Amino acid sequence: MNNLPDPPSPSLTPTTPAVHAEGLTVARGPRTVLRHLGFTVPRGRITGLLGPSGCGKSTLMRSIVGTQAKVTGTLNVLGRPAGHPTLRSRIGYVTQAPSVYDDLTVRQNLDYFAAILDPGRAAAERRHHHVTQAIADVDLTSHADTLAGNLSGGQRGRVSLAVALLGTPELLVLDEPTVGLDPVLRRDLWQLFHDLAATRGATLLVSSHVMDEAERCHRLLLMREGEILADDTPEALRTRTGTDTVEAAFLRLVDEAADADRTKESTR
Ligand SMILES: Nc1ncnc2c1ncn2[C@@H]1O[C@H](COP(=O)(O)OP(=O)(O)OP(=O)(O)O)[C@@H](O)[C@H]1O
Repeated sequence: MNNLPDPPSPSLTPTTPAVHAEGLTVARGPRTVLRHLGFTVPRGRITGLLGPSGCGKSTLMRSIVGTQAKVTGTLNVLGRPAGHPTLRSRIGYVTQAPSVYDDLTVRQNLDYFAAILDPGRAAAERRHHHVTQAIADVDLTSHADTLAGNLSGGQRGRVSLAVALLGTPELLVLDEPTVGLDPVLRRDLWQLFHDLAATRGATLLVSSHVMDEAERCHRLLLMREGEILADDTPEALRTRTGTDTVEAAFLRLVDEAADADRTKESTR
């Protein structure tokens, strides 16, 4: 072991993708749940990760943020291998289950995580500013002094999102952030995602199984049974499949993949 500082991220230019995967395979227990995935997530854009329940979206997100075991193949994130210690402060991750302390208020939750990210008395004013901004970003200013335990499920999810926004991460990995939200809040959150990409240059990887959300993404990764069916823009997907919506495009691709599977089976 040496004590040399980490070299800067190798060749991290604006064109380096935020995520690059090749031959990515992940086993959970005895099962292979992701098989030989190859894809890129461009920087400064919103990439939607879509597919039916159980297809492997959360497993892929866990692999990218470095919390998944039994990952093989190539998986580079912001120019480093996934899970590299220097990536911790550069990635914000929101899981499906909100991780907030019920016995603290919204502001106290944020203060707690801000103190871990940016400790010390000298940083108190900066922390206060970042906490106030993050609460406003997720539209919870009027609930800043409410105990998290007294919030709705959707509001608690937004507290988790505010925590993830605190360190102004370069990459935000959001696992189904709009589940349980009413249409107005869903629209507002998608507006926030677009603002984060446009004004802060953040990269967002957002999973959903609601196909109308796909239309709001710059790019899409469509998944089915541990494989990537398509890696394209919504428009290109609609054009390629001759359909009017991403949902119809997805169904067309699923049918084509099922036909290909049947042909493979019958020629065995
Ligand atoms: N702890 C585990 N041990 C073994 N298999 C698991 C485990 N967690 C998930 N799986 C399996 O891995 C596969 C992918 O699960 P994953 O949670 O990544 O899917 P998902 O697309 O995120 O689903 P959802 O949209 O319902 O959250 C599923 O078939 C699931 O049964």
